[in-house]
Amino acid sequence: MRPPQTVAVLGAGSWGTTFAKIAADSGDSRGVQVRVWARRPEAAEEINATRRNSRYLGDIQLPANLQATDDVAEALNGAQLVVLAVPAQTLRAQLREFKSLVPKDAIILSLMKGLEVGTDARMSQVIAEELEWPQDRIAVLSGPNLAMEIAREEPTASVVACSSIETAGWIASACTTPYFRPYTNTDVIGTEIGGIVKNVIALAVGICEGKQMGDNTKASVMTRGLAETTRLAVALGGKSETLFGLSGMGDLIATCSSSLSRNHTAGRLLAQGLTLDEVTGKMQQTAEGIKSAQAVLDRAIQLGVYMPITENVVAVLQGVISVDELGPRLLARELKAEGVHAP
Ligand SMILES: NC(=O)C1=CN([C@@H]2O[C@H](COP(=O)(O)OP(=O)(O)OC[C@H]3O[C@@H](n4cnc5c(N)ncnc54)[C@H](OP(=O)(O)O)[C@@H]3O)[C@@H](O)[C@H]2O)C=CC1
Ligand SMILES: O=C(CO)COP(=O)(O)O
Repeated sequence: MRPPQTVAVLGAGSWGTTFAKIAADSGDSRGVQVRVWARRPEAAEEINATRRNSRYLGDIQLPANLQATDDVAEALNGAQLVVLAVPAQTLRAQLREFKSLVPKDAIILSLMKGLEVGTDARMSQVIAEELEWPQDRIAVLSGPNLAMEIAREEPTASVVACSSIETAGWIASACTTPYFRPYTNTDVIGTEIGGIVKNVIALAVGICEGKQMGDNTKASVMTRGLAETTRLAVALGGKSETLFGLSGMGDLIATCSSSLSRNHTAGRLLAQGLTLDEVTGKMQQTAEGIKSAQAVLDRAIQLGVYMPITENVVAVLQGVISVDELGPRLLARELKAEGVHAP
């Protein structure tokens, strides 16, 4: 199957715009056109007039075969690949609005790393439900993908997951550049869960950092965070090996180590004494872990999966415990064997 000639990206934030650049750079020699939908007309105008999206990507220059529009019908018209990059909690409402405009033969790619509050649904499930799309035409992309680093063309790998390996390969061929290398797999559940839960773990690591704790502490939280992420993914039907790859361990390392991460930043700010409202007000960008944490915990409780770090991050976010109580509560638990699946 020839790679797509027309790509629509819905969402002109940091990752949507950066992925649009990847697709445009990847397809430039094949005459590919990428259209990005921005909900604010001034954001679309700025991209078209200056080749920049300054609010999210500073001075990064966007390629000429990337155009922006505030008209979602124009963005979706004739698109063979439709990429979704809006905040997870807004996806369902937006799909309801745009459904009739999505070309019936399009392949859908989710870039989002959140779990829907209320339904605990993954983004690929929300897409399947709302668009009534077959699984083999819905894919997800996830990995250690801090948008700003990729926008600066710093080499990065990622994973495209789809039940159809052919679909995953088709998407990978549409987003391969000298600075971006997508791998493929068929474990959509494991790939999505890795991206969702690492945001919650990054909140915990950010809190440790904000409290001036050292690298041993952060490595301990990351490693045990990966263990609880893996337990949840496997209980949902994902594969543990996926969690030890780019979309699990890779993304966990990137997000928990980087000051570019919004989730990590949110944790640091909480540790510095800001309230949750102050943190979200200050950041003005999507930190999915803040809302997804409760949905992750709800899912874990339904499935009988033990997720102590997530449980305590939720308690901090809800104001049930203070940031200072997070560490002592985790350390005071009963001793146990180390394995990922140990009870
Ligand atoms: N940034 C990154 O490094 C990465 C992000 N992701 C994931 O990608 C997804 C999108 O994140 P990202 O691009 O970073 O987010 P940003 O916060 O950078 O941008 C969000 C985008 O969605 C728009 N938006 C915000 N609120 C709404 C709403 N209520 N309805 C419709 N559109 C809205 C914003 O428009 P406006 O500008 O008008 O507010 C903006 O275009 C998230 O799930 C995130 O976890 C995944 C990998 C890397
Ligand atoms: O998903 C990301 C990196 O892979 C981005 O993380 P943040 O949303 O925390 O910035």
